[in-house]
Amino acid sequence: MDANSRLTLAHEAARTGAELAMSGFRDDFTVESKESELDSVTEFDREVQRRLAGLLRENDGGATIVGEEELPDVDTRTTIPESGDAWIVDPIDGTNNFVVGNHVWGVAVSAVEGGDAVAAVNEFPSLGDTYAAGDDGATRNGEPCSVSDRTNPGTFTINPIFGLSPHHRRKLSEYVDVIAEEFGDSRRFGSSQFALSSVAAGELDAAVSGIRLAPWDTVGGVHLVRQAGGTVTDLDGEPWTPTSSGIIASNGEAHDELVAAFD
Ligand SMILES: O=P(O)(O)OC[C@H]1O[C@](O)(COP(=O)(O)O)[C@@H](O)[C@@H]1O
Ligand SMILES: [Mg+2]
Repeated sequence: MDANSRLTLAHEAARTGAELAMSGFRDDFTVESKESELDSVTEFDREVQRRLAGLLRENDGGATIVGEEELPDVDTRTTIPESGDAWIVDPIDGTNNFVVGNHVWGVAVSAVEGGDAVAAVNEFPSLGDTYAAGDDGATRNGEPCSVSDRTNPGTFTINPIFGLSPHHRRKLSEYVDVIAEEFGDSRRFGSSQFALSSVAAGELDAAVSGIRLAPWDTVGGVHLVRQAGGTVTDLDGEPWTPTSSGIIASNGEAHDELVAAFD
């Protein structure tokens, strides 16, 4: 399957998942906790992943699928294979928002070939925004988009991505302090893919994290930022990979200052 066909299929999958999840948004549905009370999964997370795994396999026979949810009846994995092609699915990124009726959640679908992302679609149906990238730049709602052109780090709005785990709160508060002291303003949305999509479209100047994030939370968004002209590295300033233990995704205009500020 060529890169264009992968992007088309990623769009179809994200749209299918978004429509399915929207059908339950702000309605009654089952919510369970995974590793902690703050780590939620709903019947829609599972149903969207099930549906998308079926759709991707129908169109890309034998596809390897990396997905967030573990389903007894669907063959998916939680790590990206070192070689070969794979699809990466976050059926709902921002599940805690979805649960309380907040609009910031979306369906993330990306494709990797030999470990490199080649297509990504992040669709946020309740916001009405779809961010996408193949190998020819990034788009928001079908129109080309790019990272912000802000150059003064003192004016940067930055999203520290840390989730809700109690183990990460000290580091999160350190990052929030650094942003307040050395940069402009901070935002947190409860969706890593939303943060990265926002960097890709210039809605945020950077998104940073001092922890290792899951592939379904990052790979598509990282591809979007890079295709939108931004820079994505680990905390040492080396190109980010899915095994990096931190991330700095920015418009590239003051990336060295960001690398120097966060560890
Ligand atoms: O930017 P924030 O508010 O820390 O939110 C980031 C967190 O949100 C998520 O992307 C939400 O993911 P899920 O809803 O798929 O569990 C986390 O994986 C991530 O750690
Ligand atoms: Mg999810």
